[in-house]
Parts: sequence; structure tokens; C-alpha cells
Amino acid sequence: MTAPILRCEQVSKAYGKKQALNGLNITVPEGRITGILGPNGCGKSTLFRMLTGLVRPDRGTVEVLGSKPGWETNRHIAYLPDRARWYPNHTVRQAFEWGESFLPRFSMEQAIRLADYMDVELDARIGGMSKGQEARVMLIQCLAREVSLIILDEPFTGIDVMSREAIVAGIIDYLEDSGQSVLISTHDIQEVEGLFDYTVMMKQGQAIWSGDTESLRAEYGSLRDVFRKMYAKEWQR
Ligand SMILES: Nc1ncnc2c1ncn2[C@@H]1O[C@H](COP(=O)(O)OP(=O)(O)OP(=O)(O)O)[C@@H](O)[C@H]1O
Repeated sequence: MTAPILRCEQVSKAYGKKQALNGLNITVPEGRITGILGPNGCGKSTLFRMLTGLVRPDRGTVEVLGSKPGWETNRHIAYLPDRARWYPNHTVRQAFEWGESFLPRFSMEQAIRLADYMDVELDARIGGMSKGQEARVMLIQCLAREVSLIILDEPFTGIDVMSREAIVAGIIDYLEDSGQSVLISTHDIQEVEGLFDYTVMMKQGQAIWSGDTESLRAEYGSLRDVFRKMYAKEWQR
């Protein structure tokens, strides 16, 4: 395995009585597109907040890019939180200009290229966009950064199935030779099956499987089947 981009050892975090992470152990190698998969409430966002220094573990060790998460590691990370919003009066172009002025290693050239690929109008006003269009702008803002690690928390929410497929193909194309590592959380693997080359399956604050997606498929079948088997109870809700 190459140097890990992320390492968690016996990590626990509770919010009051709610145990969000419960002895989480994971190691994720660098240079991969990794899916952090699991049902609502299994601790995906808490893990991502921990990697960006927004919450601290109660117990255990967390390392991102080989160090304890903090302001220094954050300079090398692009993060799309699960509830981010834009300033509604900005156009897409203005949002990118803001990104260029404010976010380390933001490439306007890449942002414009991605917008073209994802059918996003540069002069469209964000306040008037559908949820799915706005989700694309958020995604581009992260992908246009030439950083070591991109963390995307549920980036496809609100984007319809056909657009998702095109976007996923675009992400794979775009990231293929970049050497960047990407962590993407989702509870809905159906339309993004082909995206991940490394997979972590989470349940109730723990990792129940992690490894190459190919090995997972060889062991269990398609990711959809794996999901059904591993989360039989949650699937029926
Ligand atoms: N700030 C908070 N205060 C109290 N409880 C919280 C807080 N943040 C998360 N939780 C709880 O911790 C558990 C894990 O939440 P988390 O958001 O990490 O899960 P998730 O897997 O990202 O879920 P989802 O897919 O719904 O976003 C949930 O039960 C949630 O209700």
C-alpha cells in the first residue's frame, strides 16, 4: 500500500449521548477515489468534519496527509460540506472569482473547463438555480483546486440520475492523471457505482469493510448487492 492519505485508529466521538463514531479503524491509500459508504447517521459527515479540524475525537488517533488535522493540513484539502450554501446574488463566474481570490490553489481555467463539461452557465445567477445545478457549482468549486485531497460530503444530492452519470464520467476523466486523492461520502451508491476504486463501508460509527472496490465486487458481486447484504435492515426502512 502507498502512504495513507487517511488513518483512523480506535476513533470515537459522541454528541451528548449519541455515539457518532465508535472505535473507527480505517486506512485509505493516497491517489485513489474512495467511497465512504453507509446509511444515514452512520458517522460519515462526522469523520469528514474531523479530517478538516471542525470536530475533535473524544478518543483515538486521526491523521490526514500524514499529520494531525488542523490549519496546516487544511491548506492542502478542498472540502465540500454537506450543508454548504452560496451567496444567492452571485453569478457562477463571480463565485469562481471569489474562489480564485480566497481558496488556495484554485484554478480558474479548470473551473471554466469543468463548468463547460457539466453544462453550467457562467452568467447564471445562483439564487435562481435548481438544487441540482447549484450542487454542480459547489462540486466544481472543489474539483478546480489543485490540492492533494478533495473531500466531498454527499455531492450528488439533488442531481438527477442522467446528469450524475455524466458528472461521474467527467470526474473520473478529470482526476485520472491528477494524482489527487478524493474521499466521497454517499448513502446512495446506485448511480455512482463506477466511480470508486477504493471503498469503505460504514455502519453505526465503525468501518465494517474497506479495500479495493474490485476485491469487494469479487467477494460479493455488485456494490448494490453488497449494500443490500450489509445493510439489510436499513435498506428496508
Ligand atoms: N452536531 C450534532 N449534534 C448532535 N448529534 C449529532 C450532531 N452531528 C451529528 N449528530 C448525530 O451523530 C450521528 C452521526 O451523524 P453524521 O452526520 O456523522 O452521519 P452521516 O453518516 O453523515 O449521516 P447522513 O448520511 O444522514 O448525512 C447521527 O445520529 C446524528 O444525528
